[in-house]
Amino acid sequence: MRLKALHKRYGERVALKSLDLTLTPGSFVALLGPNGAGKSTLFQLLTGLFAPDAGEVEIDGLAFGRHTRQALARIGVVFQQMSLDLDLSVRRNLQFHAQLHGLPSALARQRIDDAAETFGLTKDLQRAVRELSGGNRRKVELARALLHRPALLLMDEPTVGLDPKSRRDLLAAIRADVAARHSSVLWATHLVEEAQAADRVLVLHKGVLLADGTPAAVTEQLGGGSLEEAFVKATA
Ligand SMILES: Nc1ncnc2c1ncn2[C@@H]1O[C@H](COP(=O)(O)OP(=O)(O)OP(=O)(O)O)[C@@H](O)[C@H]1O
Repeated sequence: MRLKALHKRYGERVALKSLDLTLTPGSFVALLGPNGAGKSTLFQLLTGLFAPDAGEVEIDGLAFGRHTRQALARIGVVFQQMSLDLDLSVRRNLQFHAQLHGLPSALARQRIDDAAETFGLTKDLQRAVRELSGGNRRKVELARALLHRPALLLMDEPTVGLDPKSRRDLLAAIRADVAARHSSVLWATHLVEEAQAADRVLVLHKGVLLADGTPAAVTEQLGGGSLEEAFVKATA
């Protein structure tokens, strides 16, 4: 993913200030920012929900504008709010997504079965999503986001409301995907502990990148101590 001078404002308020950013394949990147930093705005621009005021977005070498549809097809998203159909079974939810992405039905079936096994959801495939726990619903959302094998996975605070074990499982599943497919992941969070586990941390504050590097490097860039202390001080 490559962003060039990406700029977005709402009226007078600048939400993203001419942001330049490149994510290399095979990296798990945490986007750390306090409330109002511009994380959701960035995701809305990356998913084509809003248009930027200026700047360029390129996903897997495909530029928005010239190749928007193909670029969007290479993104997988887990939104902050649960976005599954509660009344449909897990399998139907996943099939629906596979159809949207034009996967042939035999391939879709194979990938759904594989994903269910990976995420420990095989016995839940026929159950309505409504009957699943919050942690398992999240796993279904992640399985769905990966079904079309995206080059870039966007996750907007995906662990909100999950217990520590479910959070750890989710993180491990993402790591496995990054290692196996060399995908890149942009994980928005305001939990410093989660950012600590990433290969690279981006600190966004008031639409500007304050720091960028490994968790240790970012801690240094922000004034040292622990990442949490440095982050809180820098974004106070
Ligand atoms: N639709 C909108 N209209 C006007 N201002 C907005 C709109 N959406 C966001 N903003 C403003 O833009 C800035 C960035 O907001 P954004 O929601 O992108 O931050 P965030 O990092 O996602 O915050 P949070 O962690 O609270 O979700 C904030 O100042 C916010 O008030």
